[in-house]
Amino acid sequence: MSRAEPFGARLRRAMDTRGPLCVGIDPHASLLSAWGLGDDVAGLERFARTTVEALADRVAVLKPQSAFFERFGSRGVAVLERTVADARAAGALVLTDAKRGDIGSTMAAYAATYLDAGSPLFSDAVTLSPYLGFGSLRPALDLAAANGAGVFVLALTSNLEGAEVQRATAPDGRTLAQVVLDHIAAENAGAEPLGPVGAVVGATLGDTGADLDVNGPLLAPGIGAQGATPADLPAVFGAAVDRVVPSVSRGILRHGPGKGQLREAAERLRDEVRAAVDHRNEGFR
Ligand SMILES: O=C(O)c1cc(=O)[nH]c(=O)n1[C@@H]1O[C@H](COP(=O)(O)O)[C@@H](O)[C@H]1O
Repeated sequence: MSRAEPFGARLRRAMDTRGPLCVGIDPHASLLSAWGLGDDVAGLERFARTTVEALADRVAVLKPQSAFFERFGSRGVAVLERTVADARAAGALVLTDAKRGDIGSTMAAYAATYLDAGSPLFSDAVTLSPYLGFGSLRPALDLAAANGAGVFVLALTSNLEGAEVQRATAPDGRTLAQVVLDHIAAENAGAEPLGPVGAVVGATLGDTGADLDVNGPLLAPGIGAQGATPADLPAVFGAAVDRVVPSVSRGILRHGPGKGQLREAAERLRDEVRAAVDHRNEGFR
């Protein structure tokens, strides 16, 4: 059996050729309405299809937010399946945002859902919550590696409520977020150019004081609707900024339903990210 190319290598190439940007596909009811679509499965399907047709051939990563599909039940999940497959076929890496986390044996079923190459929802990567203990994620870590896929593990989330858990102190004095980041770094040790285990760190947070040197990608949501801008990235990520994939949903989607406008918004933002990241990197080269 031929082994799939590792996710870290595929993501690094996508970021280098297409630019470091992840666009979220979050079909909020308010966006469906703003696009002149019904808050129903047909509206959901049109929204997702338009976004994929506009962006999947040029943006490095697309991130469908599973919740907005699941709320329509099985027909919504069927739209998610097509969205994932169509976006991958058009050349984007697909990160399904499901934020799964459970005890190990149930985690194995979630892993099979998103990370088994034969599954209808097979994605290049999936978001996971480590707050049932990092070790509970083991089935997903192993299946991702076996299939050339990746995972993005929540470390320091963009929402203010996250701090009460993530910044709490472990018995050894580290924050819980740092414990998670250190586990991620251990998983990625020795991998080149990037390991398959990413960390999620909000672009809204300013200097986190955390060690973000995890040898993996750093997904940075929070730009746009949550108030952060590309110019904030260097202060949050420091020397790790060249591994950052900023993730933006409403900040791009509000420019639809025109595909040209969606493309222009994504390309403008990608260029802003490149400028912010390149400027900061001058001192590190
Ligand atoms: O994992 C995520 O993508 C995520 C992590 C986080 O810390 N904060 C966060 O906002 N997200 C997701 O990123 C998207 C943000 O959407 P916008 O605020 O519209 O750009 C949503 O799908 C969130 O669920």
